Amino acid sequence: MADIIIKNAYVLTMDPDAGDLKNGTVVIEDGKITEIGDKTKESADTVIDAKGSVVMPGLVNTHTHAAMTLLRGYADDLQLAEWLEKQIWPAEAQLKAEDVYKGSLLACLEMIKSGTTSFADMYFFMDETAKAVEASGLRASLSHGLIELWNKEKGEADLKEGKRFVQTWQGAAGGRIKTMYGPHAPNTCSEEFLAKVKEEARRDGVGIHIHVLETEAELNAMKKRYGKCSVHLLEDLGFLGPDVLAAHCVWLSDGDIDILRKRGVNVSHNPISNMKLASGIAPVYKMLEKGMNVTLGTDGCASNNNLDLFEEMKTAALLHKVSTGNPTALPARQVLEMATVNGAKALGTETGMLKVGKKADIIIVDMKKPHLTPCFDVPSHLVYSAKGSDVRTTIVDGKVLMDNYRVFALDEEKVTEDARKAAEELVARVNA
Ligand SMILES: C[C@H]1O[C@@H](n2cnc3c(N)ncnc32)[C@H](O)[C@@H]1O
Ligand SMILES: [Zn+2]
Repeated sequence: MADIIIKNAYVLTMDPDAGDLKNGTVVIEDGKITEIGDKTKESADTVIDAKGSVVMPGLVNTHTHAAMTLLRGYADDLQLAEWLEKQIWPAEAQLKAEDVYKGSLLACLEMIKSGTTSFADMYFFMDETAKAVEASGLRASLSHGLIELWNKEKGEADLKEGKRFVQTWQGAAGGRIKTMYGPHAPNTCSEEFLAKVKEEARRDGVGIHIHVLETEAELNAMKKRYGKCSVHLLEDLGFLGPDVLAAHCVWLSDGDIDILRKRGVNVSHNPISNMKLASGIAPVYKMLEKGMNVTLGTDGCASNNNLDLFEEMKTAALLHKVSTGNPTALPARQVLEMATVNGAKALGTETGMLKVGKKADIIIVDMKKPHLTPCFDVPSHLVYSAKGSDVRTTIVDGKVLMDNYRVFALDEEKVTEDARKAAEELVARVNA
């Protein structure tokens, strides 16, 4: 007997070889998809009737700082350097481990409720984020943020903690947790330090998550310091490869794009954060044209200010149409690919597609809503009309974390209340 059968659904497989099923069934057993078809003879412990809904792969958020839910709306309308140095870093200096646990749990709750099934994170007190991921049932690739700032001792201590984190958590929670190294950015870490991080990541066989050319200020600082931009510095260090997840990549030249493509680097595009901090517009249309693996991320809640990937998909689609003057740029299906297949590829999870043998990270989107009526084209609705709050069911690793808008994995009221209190106390400490 199967574990879960989802029936009567529009099945958006995101599998280029299979296409969609207008009225299909998805069967899940032992955390994996075992059958997709028009009908099934199987019976299951849990049968979900998804009439009037779309079944699709869970969304993948490839760049966030989960615990920053605590700083949601804390410092708006600033540019990156001032925002980080004058507001965010002083606030983070007051963070305690338990704050990160509560903020991360709130993030997990928000993600479950808006259809995100896995995410990549870079922050501090990462044991706490890992515990929150473990408790929530989500899948994640986690890294301890390494911000050397040309302080050798701090760099060494950070790297040691990053390594301890990798060795403690790699493969935990039944394989739902993976780890990465998280050097913050080429303009906050020295080239010697970046080279060391690469060596450690290679030795441990894990990936690297890094911010790259987010702002024009970074580009100028790099040119002044090294006489070359971040991408060329990383290339000359032998740092770049398919194990690298590069967030933002806003200020790329055509030459930089060619280097990133040649090295198979995964890019996390964060349009809302880039727009809010006025960082600029990443050349996503060009990168996709060249066949690069471009994925989507929200960034943290202090620069977004939520974790809704449906909003991110719509924003990405619209931003690159208006910035290229080309309404055919980033059509709905391609944007869905960025948020599912491409994200899964970047994190190296066997997810992102509904296909027999893939891990069962699946969401069900309720289409019986005024703002989703009528429906001529499902991908169009998912990108241009739907919201995260239209997700009614979230399944990760074959476990139902939410069904019919009810979250089983977490106590919603307690998680929300605990985070609200922790955030208020944190800000009180900052202002004391
Ligand atoms: C891991 C570190 O990254 C910081 N952080 C959060 N958002 C951004 C961003 N858009 N760019 C650079 N750093 C950021 C966090 O505030 C933390 O200090
Ligand atoms: Zn970031």
